[in-house]
Amino acid sequence: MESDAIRLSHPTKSLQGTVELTGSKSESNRALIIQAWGGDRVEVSNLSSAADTETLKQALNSVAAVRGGKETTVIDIGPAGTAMRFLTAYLTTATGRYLLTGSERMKQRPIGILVDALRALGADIAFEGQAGYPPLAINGGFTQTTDKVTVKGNVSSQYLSALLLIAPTLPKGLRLQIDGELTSRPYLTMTLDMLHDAGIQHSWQDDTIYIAPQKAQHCRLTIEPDWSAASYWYAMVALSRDAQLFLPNLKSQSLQGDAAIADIMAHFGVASSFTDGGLLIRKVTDSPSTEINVLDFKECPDLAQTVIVCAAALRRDLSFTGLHTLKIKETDRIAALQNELGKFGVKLLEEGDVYHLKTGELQQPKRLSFDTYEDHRMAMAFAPLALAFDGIQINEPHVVEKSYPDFWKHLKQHGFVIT
Ligand SMILES: O=C(O)C1=C[C@@H](OP(=O)(O)O)[C@@H](O)[C@H](O)C1
Ligand SMILES: C=C(OP(=O)(O)O)C(=O)O
Repeated sequence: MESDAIRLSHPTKSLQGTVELTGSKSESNRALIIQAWGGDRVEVSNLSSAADTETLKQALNSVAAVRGGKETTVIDIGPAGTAMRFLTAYLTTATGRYLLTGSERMKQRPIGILVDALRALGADIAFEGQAGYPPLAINGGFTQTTDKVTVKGNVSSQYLSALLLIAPTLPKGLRLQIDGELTSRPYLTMTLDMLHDAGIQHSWQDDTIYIAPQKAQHCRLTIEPDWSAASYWYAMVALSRDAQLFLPNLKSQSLQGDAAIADIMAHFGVASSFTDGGLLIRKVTDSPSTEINVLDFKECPDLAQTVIVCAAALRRDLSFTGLHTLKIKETDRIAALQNELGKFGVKLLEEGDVYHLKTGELQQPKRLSFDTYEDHRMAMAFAPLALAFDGIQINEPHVVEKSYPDFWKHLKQHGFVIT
């Protein structure tokens, strides 16, 4: 066994009980930025325990402590993508000099589109390494030259959210024109909805969002549980023998696009019912409908790994679209999926913008050991396979800390044997 690895099995393959999920990392990270400029007026509750949220919180504390000093403050946000993008925009508005860096992978995740947009507004940012990528040298506190900026919409919605999150603090406000197709749209509307909850108005006409300079109103931003985290429990229910799980405080109307997992998993035999206190998910059939052939992940890219691995185990030869952003996330998620699915004989074939899952006969090799590529979602998407196979190994399991630190503890509480 690798030095840092766990073995995972589930003797009964039955899941019952309650899973208390942590707060949404996406909502939490937006709330922290709004609070950073909104001050005491903005209260935040049920913040995520995600390492990415903790990292952003600490970074913002260190910015508050600097108070415009002349020394350069180094901020290392590790693998946290939203923290990198949101802080890039926020630091241009804070006084002080900053060097914003991250993990080796973060230095390969593009940020040029956001930097260009901030520079167009008047911000002072330089690439310290390769042009277009972190680390960034930011000289905060700029004189805004224009309110108009045009940003490509199909690479990462995080660039747009980062700009919108500082828009109310800009002296001229922000007129953000989205160029071309918009990817991950629910994350953009989450940003606008959370700003609205803090009293910030916007208008959105055609391809342009406008936010005037405004102050936050007194508000409490209550973070919902994380739907992306819920997706792994859906996959476990789908692969179980029988299951009924209660996920407190999840609502059908969510700011999170990943609530789409409820509809997707209905095709995999999992029924969802919302009560006042949360969500009940149940395994209802072993032979789910075969009426869908294609699933699109353009609006919910973080669900792709969960669903593709689950479909592989259920031997559903589906096709997938909207996966174009997966190559620039925590790892190249397409390559990672192809490698790891291949370990039990499943292929994910690329044909232009469409990916086809080819399962055939499931092969159970003697030792099924999955690598995680420093990607929390690789670990959590493959873990449910412990219900489909006799036992599996997950390498570098600590990666789950990025968004769901209690993941393994929760699995143990629900009958998984982890050694
Ligand atoms: O704004 C956010 O909170 C996020 C947006 C998405 O990224 P892209 O917009 O880059 O697809 C998503 O994958 C990420 O996990 C979180
Ligand atoms: C892509 C993700 O996060 P980020 O971009 O914030 O690193 C994720 O959580 O799947």
